[in-house]
Amino acid sequence: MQIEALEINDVKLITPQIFGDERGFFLESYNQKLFEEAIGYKVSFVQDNHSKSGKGVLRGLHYQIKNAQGKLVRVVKGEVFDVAVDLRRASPTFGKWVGSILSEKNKKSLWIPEGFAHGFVVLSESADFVYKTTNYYSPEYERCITWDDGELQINWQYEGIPILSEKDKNGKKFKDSEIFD
Ligand SMILES: Cc1cn([C@H]2C[C@H](O)[C@@H](COP(=O)(O)OP(=O)(O)O[C@H]3O[C@H](C)C(=O)[C@H](O)[C@H]3O)O2)c(=O)[nH]c1=O
Repeated sequence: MQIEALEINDVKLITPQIFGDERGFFLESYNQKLFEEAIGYKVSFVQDNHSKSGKGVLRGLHYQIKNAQGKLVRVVKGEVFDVAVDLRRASPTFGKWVGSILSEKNKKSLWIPEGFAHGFVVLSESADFVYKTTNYYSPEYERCITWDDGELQINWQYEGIPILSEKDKNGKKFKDSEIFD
């Protein structure tokens, strides 16, 4: 397992060791000891999620302002462009975004710590997106930043207008959004 920091240091891209043979492949999608050694602190995941989306669906940018969630995300079918936005006021990368292609093919995972907004857009015909969270779903604390915020200027690597939920069509501008002090 290889764990590397992206341009926002606390966001980590994880490349698993893949054991292929005539049957197919095996990989460890999560190893607590190796993961905690790489990020330098203990985490406990309390919820596993799975969403399936068609091409052009964009889910996000979401975060929970209380009961903030760290997320360990990966794609088991298809391909997405996954984005994390630093909402930590004290961070040197506050207001910056980082993204990575996650796919059935590259088998990579992305660690998005608490304090970030998260979203992804589906680049393949469909994508199965599975992830672990460090806190429970708390809809009362869920916040949404609009995917096309003029200040964040996220390049989603996707041409055209994405397919959004009603909630995501009404996301707040970054400058009007609650952040993490
Ligand atoms: C997130 C979540 C949702 N739900 C229910 C609530 C709704 O009835 C339904 C769909 O929820 P939503 O439209 O918020 O799902 P996404 O748009 O995929 O939301 C997620 O999208 C981005 C990418 C994230 O990082 C978050 O994990 C999460 O906000 O599932 C639950 O029961 N538990 C949950 O943990």
